[in-house]
Amino acid sequence: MKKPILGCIADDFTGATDLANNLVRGGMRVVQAIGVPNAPLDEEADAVVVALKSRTIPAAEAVAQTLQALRWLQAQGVQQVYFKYCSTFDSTPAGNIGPVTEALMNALGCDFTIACPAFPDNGRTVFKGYLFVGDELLHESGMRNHPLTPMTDSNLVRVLQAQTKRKVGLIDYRSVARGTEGVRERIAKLRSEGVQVAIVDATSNAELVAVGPAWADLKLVTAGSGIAIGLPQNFGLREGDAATAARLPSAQGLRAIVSGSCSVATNGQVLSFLSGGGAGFAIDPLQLAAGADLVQQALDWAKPRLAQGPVLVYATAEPAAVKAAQQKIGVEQAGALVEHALAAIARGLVEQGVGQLVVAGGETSGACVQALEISRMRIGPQIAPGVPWCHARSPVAPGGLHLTLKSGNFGGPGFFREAFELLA
Ligand SMILES: Nc1ncnc2c1ncn2[C@@H]1O[C@H](COP(=O)(O)OP(=O)(O)O)[C@@H](O)[C@H]1O
Ligand SMILES: O=C(O)[C@@H](O)C(=O)COP(=O)(O)O
Repeated sequence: MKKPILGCIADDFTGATDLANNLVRGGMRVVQAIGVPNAPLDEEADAVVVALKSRTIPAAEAVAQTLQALRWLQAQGVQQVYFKYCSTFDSTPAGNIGPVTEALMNALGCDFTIACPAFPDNGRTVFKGYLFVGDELLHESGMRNHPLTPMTDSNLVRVLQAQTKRKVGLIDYRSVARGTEGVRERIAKLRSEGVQVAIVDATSNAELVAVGPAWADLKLVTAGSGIAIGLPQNFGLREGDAATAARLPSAQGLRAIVSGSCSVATNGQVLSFLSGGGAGFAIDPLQLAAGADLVQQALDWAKPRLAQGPVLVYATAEPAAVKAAQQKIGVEQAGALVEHALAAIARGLVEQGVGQLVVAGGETSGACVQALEISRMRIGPQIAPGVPWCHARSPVAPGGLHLTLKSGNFGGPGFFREAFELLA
């Protein structure tokens, strides 16, 4: 069996499907594993994405899980390693992007790598080391209010330098504009100055494809999903047959949405779904903290409604409500209570016959996928940039489950309805 050439480690589950989606679109056959598999790969693939839930756990634990994933990928024979994090560089001064990058560099004996969250298809661009989300600088975007990783500085050289002892530099837009040669020269210069990790400016897909060959010699790349579109060419692969890559079994079962993201985009999607007449049940973290059995209440509420169309169970709230809950019960406790409840609800909904499930939010997706005991997913058609439908086997859904893990920030206002329309 041909060995996979690219081994990817994603720090959350929505991010993993985002990366897998871009690799598939670039022409790679991709297998996505949930957590580190405990057996060798038993199907042919060009790339394997191991999805971890390591973005916001203590740095030492994130490092340990990542190194375990690395060892498994190395045992499968991969030639290059890709550490995938969020296109909004979600992290804190404690990590986990810096510590995980450092640990991977140490383990791979690698003295230079890149850090490039640019994802132009979703408006994430990097210019002079500053990350933009659409037309706003990162720290002026909704990310400044993220419940777990508020981003308050847009200068990625500074943000990453606070998380690592390795010297951080910049492959700036002038070098990128000169293509692979320009980038190679810049890397040589940075190396001579002792830089070991370089943020990469990029504002378009064309640039990411043009400079892709410059990453061919690196044992490790670290990035959002954007640079994935420039990597398959390094392995002699060309843009994929999207129809073949996207073929999934036909969809069955009832339809539901579980949303724990509090991003601007998800707030808009929840509002649009509800104002369009969709049925919704709100989960309040304060009631959870007071011991209310909202899981059972939500499942009882959903049962008679599922036959009429998709139902939505959501903890999604505006920043003021999130802050108020966090002040009363603590940031971690609020996050954990909500994730735990939504995961139990996702499982309960599937037990009630849901076969098409949309989950909104990275951490939320991690919790739901774990509750559904999913170990592997196939990537299907793209609903919106960075968000494909997937097909998963789960002991809770013996016939298989269509699942989409939506990054909080991705998708337009009509995403929930568009997702189901695409499957129908
Ligand atoms: N109403 C709320 N109050 C406080 N925390 C919340 C609320 N709703 C959701 N959360 C938590 O906020 C976090 C959102 O993160 P995540 O699911 O990764 O979304 P995103 O993809 O937008 O980052 C989760 O830990 C979730 O449990
Ligand atoms: O790169 C991205 O923006 C996404 O793939 C991603 O990582 C999503 O994370 P969440 O916003 O926490 O869902």
